[in-house]
Amino acid sequence: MTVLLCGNHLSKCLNLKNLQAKHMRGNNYNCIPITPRSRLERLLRERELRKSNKYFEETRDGNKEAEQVYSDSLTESDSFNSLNEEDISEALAVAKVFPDRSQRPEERPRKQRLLVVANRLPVSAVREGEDSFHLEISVGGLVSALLAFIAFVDDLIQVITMRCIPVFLDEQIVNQYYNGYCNNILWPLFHYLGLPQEDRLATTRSFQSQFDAYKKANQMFADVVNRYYKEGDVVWCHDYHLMFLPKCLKEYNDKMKVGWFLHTPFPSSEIHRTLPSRTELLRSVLAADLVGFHTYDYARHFVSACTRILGLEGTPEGVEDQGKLTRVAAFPIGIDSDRFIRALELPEVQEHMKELKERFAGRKVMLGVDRLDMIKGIPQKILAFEKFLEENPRWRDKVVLLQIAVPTRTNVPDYQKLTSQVHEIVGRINGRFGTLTAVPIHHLDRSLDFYALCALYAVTDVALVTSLRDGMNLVSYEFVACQASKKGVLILSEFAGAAQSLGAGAILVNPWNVTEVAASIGYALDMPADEREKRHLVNFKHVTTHTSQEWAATFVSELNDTIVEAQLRTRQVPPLLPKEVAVDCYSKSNNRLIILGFNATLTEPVDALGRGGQIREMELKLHPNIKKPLKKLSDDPKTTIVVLSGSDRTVLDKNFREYNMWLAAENGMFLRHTSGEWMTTMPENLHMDWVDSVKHVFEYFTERTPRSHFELRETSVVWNYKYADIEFGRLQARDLLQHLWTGPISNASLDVVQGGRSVEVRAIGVSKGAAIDRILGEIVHDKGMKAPIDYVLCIGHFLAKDEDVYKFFEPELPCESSPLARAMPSNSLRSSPLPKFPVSKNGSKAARYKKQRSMSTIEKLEIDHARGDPWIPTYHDRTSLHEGSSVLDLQGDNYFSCAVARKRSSARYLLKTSDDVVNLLSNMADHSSTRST
Ligand SMILES: O=P(O)(O)OC[C@H]1O[C@H](O[C@H]2O[C@H](CO)[C@@H](O)[C@H](O)[C@H]2O)[C@H](O)[C@@H](O)[C@@H]1O
Ligand SMILES: O=c1ccn([C@@H]2O[C@H](COP(=O)(O)OP(=O)(O)O)[C@@H](O)[C@H]2O)c(=O)[nH]1
Repeated sequence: MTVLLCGNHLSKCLNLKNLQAKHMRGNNYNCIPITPRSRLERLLRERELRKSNKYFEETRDGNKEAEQVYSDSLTESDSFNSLNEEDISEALAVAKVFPDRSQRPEERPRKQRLLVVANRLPVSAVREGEDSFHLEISVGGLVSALLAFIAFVDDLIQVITMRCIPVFLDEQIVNQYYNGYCNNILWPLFHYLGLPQEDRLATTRSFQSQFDAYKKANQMFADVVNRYYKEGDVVWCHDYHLMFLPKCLKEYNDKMKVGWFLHTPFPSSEIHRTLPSRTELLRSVLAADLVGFHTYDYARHFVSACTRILGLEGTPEGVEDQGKLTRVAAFPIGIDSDRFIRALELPEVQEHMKELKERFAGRKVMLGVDRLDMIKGIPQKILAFEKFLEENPRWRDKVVLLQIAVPTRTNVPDYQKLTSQVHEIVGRINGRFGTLTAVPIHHLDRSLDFYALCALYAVTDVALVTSLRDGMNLVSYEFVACQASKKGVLILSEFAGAAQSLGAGAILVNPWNVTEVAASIGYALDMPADEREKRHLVNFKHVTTHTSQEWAATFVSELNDTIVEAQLRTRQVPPLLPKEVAVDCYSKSNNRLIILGFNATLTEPVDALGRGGQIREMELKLHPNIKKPLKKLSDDPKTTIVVLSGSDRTVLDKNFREYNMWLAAENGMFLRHTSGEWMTTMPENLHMDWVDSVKHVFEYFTERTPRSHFELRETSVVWNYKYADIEFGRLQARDLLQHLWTGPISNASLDVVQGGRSVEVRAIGVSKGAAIDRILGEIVHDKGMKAPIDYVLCIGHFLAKDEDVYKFFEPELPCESSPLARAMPSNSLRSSPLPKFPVSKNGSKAARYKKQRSMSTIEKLEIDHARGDPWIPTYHDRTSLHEGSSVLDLQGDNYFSCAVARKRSSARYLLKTSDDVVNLLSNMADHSSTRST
């Protein structure tokens, strides 16, 4: 493998930005013999396979069998035939993660490589002289996690180096991207410290240039990944530094498997929404296939930000945008616990431990290990210790606090201020409680090497983690791993992600409550041995089972599965409308029927969150570009257009009066040709006696749900909460539905229809599909049609209930009785009982047109409806052109049903937006001739 670490170009270790690439092989989920049915089944099986073998231990013990299995697999691939020693180590590292020894070599899947992309390389180049560097392992939680992949290899630095590809950023970009946007904007914001206050316009400008640098740096990372990427690779992006990366990668190749993991907290959407670039960042992350967080809380906040800020749909699986699901889940990180446990046996560590024990003999040791960062709550910790000493004089010469404060982000002014602040507090407390020979606080502004750190963890009595916010906090895990013999106490901030996993054994504290922390110190120091043991054991078990290897394996396995799941989902999603075919068929046909919805089909596009203004948007307006094509199409004598909408008559009158077309209002319950009068297609006994009670309920919910509204139509009542707070709206809708289904009006003859952000109550049997047969009957009759309809295009953004209109024309569907006929007794129609048509072989309602009575024998029944509107009989009453010939002759393919802006639909095809509808109709209009007068 090529080594691309170009040390000569690095000025200091912090400027070294990275991309770590590793080969990962043997992902065996592809070859599971039994095909699991669901995502969970697949993941459980994958986990079982991982757990059922003892690969981790075997590899570590140098078990030759493990090596043999892997060397078998190495010979399988030509691309790895000439592996050198490093490649084999690498292969073993991968075998640790995805072994499946039950598979024969020929069954094993193609090897999969994992490209890990992170801001910081696990090694830093430290300048020694003008032209010389030496390499050191970097410090930080992310580095610790990545090290676990290859921790069993002897020469860590060498192996890491062989797998590292640096990304070179110039100093100015680093300053703007890393010190500026990452550490001055995103880091404090994600840790609830807010955005920097702007006092000059220059700050705003620098914010913009930092954001630009951030995007540029992310693109530079993407360019390097793209250079190394091979088909089938998995790319795992890490942390807030690289939120733009998933988008850049997918733009380059949308087949790339991309995961993104955040190591920090993701704050409440209320915090995230203050960020000027909030939308762009969320959208870029959503380009990934899988998005992971340490805790369920962070994942929940992220989904909530996507629903509230982007207006997307949050589901238990993740975030959906136009049918594309980005899976969002929690993957709590762990540590390579064995590495720590084994280290304690090493002579170097034993030596350190001996020294420490001697040095602090007779005193209890308390320990803090943190980067010197605002989020770690170091001043709060020291102040709590001061309070403890103040209140407990007997402990003053019996306890010592060792605080390791690793310098970090030293170029950022706030970090420089923090350093001085901490020094000042430590100095004051040591001055106050110190003696000539001893001080209560030993504060170190530097990092320790691994052995020294392990020794410190092992001799500690009480570890004190007081983070104000912390993604996870690996120090707490490491402390537990090293305490097998001492069984010390962990005091842990409830604001660290680790509180969720180690909360059972730790003493949880609110670091802002100095009194509580001081009291907890006292409790921990005096804790009886049996309680210490119990607490320790439960945490030790967690730390040794939830390792970083498990974390990485689970993430990669879920990422692979997300792709499988997406492919399965895609199969269920109708394809996009083949516009050219639809237009071509249109141009070749002679008697066309076009059925169009109104809302979100022919209207101008609106912001999903209603930011265009509720008042403006609530009044539906035709898409400005639809008018011309609509006019031309509706004037074509070979084309009949029906606008089939839930809106009431006045809305349709207002928008379509100038066209030569049919208008079907209130889901087809009213019908008119624009040149004629409204008539009703309503069944005679449509019960509307429930309206007052429902109106009463809707008023109640409208009053209690700000920015919701309801609309009273003649055959339905609609409560809409599109503009309300999304989560509150959903809760209210749930309550409302509950009431409608089970409350006093549950026995009324009504249908409750749930929309995306609406609840609609209709008289039973009202649906677009139920109305279409009457509408069709009327049109055929009115036009005196002689030739069959040979082309049907039906486009709408319909509720699931109204999608029955798509099915109406579908020749493949099994025989169904008319929904209308199902919904009401047939003798309620004012016409004669439904005639019994012979059902064709494929049996759909439309197919039943094939043998029907002569229309000429049917009189147009204009019976006064209760409301005074003329009433139209169903197509059953007027269904064929003349004896033996059918009204519809679609020849299978001349039918195009199409749902707009829906991800799931019973339509044959999808269109993304009303802009696409405009585009389609414009193309059709180009093939239309104008009515000769
Ligand atoms: O590289 P730096 O900018 O100096 O920062 C060091 C690391 O800080 C953050 O660590 C987080 O990741 C840990 C592991 O998941 C987690 O335990 C901890 O709570 C987080 O703060 C940062 O996110 C990393 O990228 C940096 O390497
Ligand atoms: O002198 C030190 C102090 C800390 N660490 C490591 O730094 C990491 C800190 O990770 P944590 O998740 O606690 O916080 P972060 O610094 O990533 O925010 C841990 O793995 C420590 O072992 C280290 O290597 N040397």
